[in-house]
Amino acid sequence: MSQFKATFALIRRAPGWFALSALLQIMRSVFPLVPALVVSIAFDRLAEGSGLNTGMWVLFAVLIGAVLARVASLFGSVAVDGWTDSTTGGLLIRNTVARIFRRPGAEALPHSTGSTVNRLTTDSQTVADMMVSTMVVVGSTAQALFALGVMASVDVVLTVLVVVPVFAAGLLITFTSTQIKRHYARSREAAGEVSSMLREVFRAVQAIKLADGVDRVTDRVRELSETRRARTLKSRLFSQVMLGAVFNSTSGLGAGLVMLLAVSRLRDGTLTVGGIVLFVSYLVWITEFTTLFSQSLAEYKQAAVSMTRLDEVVDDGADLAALVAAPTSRSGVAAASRDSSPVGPLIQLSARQLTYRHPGSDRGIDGVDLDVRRGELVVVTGGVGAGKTTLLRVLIGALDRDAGTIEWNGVEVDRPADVLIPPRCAYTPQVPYLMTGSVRDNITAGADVTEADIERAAYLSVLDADLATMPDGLATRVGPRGTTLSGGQAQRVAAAQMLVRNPDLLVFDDISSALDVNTERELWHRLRADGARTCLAVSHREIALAQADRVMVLRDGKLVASGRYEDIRDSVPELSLPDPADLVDNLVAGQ
Ligand SMILES: Nc1ncnc2c1ncn2[C@@H]1O[C@H](COP(=O)(O)OP(=O)(O)OP(=O)(O)O)[C@@H](O)[C@H]1O
Repeated sequence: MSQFKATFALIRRAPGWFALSALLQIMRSVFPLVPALVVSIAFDRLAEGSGLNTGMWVLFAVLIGAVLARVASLFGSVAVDGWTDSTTGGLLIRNTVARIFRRPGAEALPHSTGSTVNRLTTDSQTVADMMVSTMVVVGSTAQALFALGVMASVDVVLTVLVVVPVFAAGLLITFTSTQIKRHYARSREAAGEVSSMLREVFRAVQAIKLADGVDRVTDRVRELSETRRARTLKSRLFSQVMLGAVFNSTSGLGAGLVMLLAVSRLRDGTLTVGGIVLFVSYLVWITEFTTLFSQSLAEYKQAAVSMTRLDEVVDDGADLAALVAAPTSRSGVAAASRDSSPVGPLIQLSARQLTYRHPGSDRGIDGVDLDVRRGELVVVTGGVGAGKTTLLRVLIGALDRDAGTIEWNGVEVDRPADVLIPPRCAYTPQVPYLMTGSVRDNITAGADVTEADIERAAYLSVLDADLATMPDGLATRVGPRGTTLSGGQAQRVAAAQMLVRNPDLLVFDDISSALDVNTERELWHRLRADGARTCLAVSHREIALAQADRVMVLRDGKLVASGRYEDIRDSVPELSLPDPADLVDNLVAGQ
């Protein structure tokens, strides 16, 4: 989709509002032309010696009316501009975020987080600004046409002279559009690099201090900031100062020429005093229009760069049409998800020959079969790097499988990321991500649940005892990334978040890594006592393995054994050695 079509699509999503915006802009631009027209008529009447008499009051009333109408349209247009600005920026951000959510969760975005955030904020604002200034130019163009029409009725040749700088502006912008875009793209790129670097610095403050790298990092930030400053200056100098100066002097030159000619015409009687008054005052507006028009054209070119930058946030092959599309649902993704899902509570989840290779490596999983029936606890185990996390992430669609099939109740699931989500399935990763907010906010995560649901989820995830010791219980604040909680607490808050939605299938990744043996034992005990809970979990602990209906052992990405723990324990090396973590935990627990 071209930039023109994308801009038009942005207007088409709310034609009524944009028509109102155009009308208000036209009113606010055209009404200021009325006073000069009134004064010109008054001058001509005086010059003719006919006097003003009763007409004076009519002209005065017209003047007051024009001023009031302008003030009213000015207020209206400012309000509508605010709407255009916020809804345009909001739509671009929303569509881009929806596209991010539509891709496999674990796949990295093509650009750093800092650059992505910078694109979402600044580039969406550039496009929103362009939409507002386009509407301003619509009003300004109507003003210019009105002024030129009146001027042409007075003197055609002078009017043509007035128009020349406007065409010059258009031509100059067209010829320099490549440079405008290039300078702007380079300045945006530099701004993105500064944001990325700052984000990295904030994430690694401790590590930088420990490595005695504060000076080096500061120098690098300074260097990137300097590049950003130089490029932004160049872009602004080019698109605003240089082009502005050219247009202003061209318009000024044109205005001077028009005035010289006008004076000579006044002398030979072909132009009246009223005509001169009109030309002088309208020239100011035409000059302003030329500057506005040229700036707006430059902004339009810059917005092309910003649209492309926003489109490139996600490398899903979609084009500008996806960026400017009208949203179809609250999140822009949920509706599609629900439509494609097989219905019915879980009876059996099966996967056959699941295969995934991590990009640029030969590691992953290879031809793994898996079955989880309603009410079962299936535990995946294996050595470090055996492929356990990869298996779970491929299953829930966080990684796009290279081969294999997944079936929910015998119905093939093409896009598991759209189907294996609450209320069917919920997942707790090895290192959970908690948001800034209260423990309650993190457990509910926006779900419409009751207090009893929250308490039950906290009990099942063995968080109840911790909550009792926290200063504000469920209202206790969790810092950025959940850093005020211990690893085990964070993992249990994430588990409670999963449980509060009461999904059919609970998927836990490596619950043993952050829980001591007693807590893990209690967790499995409570979950198993809670009825037909279906769980797929990664664990190394005997307490989980021994309770499992089936243990799956992975080695180098392949399934090497599957069955009840007591049946396969002696023949599988991964199961015969005691887990060192268990030994330490048991020692600490005095067992
Ligand atoms: N993003 C990645 N890129 C390349 N290789 C990866 C990536 N993630 C994992 N791997 C490799 O794939 C293999 C399986 O990793 P995975 O995390 O699934 O193992 P795991 O059994 O969960 O390990 P652990 O018990 O340490 O969590 C490992 O060899 C790992 O190094």
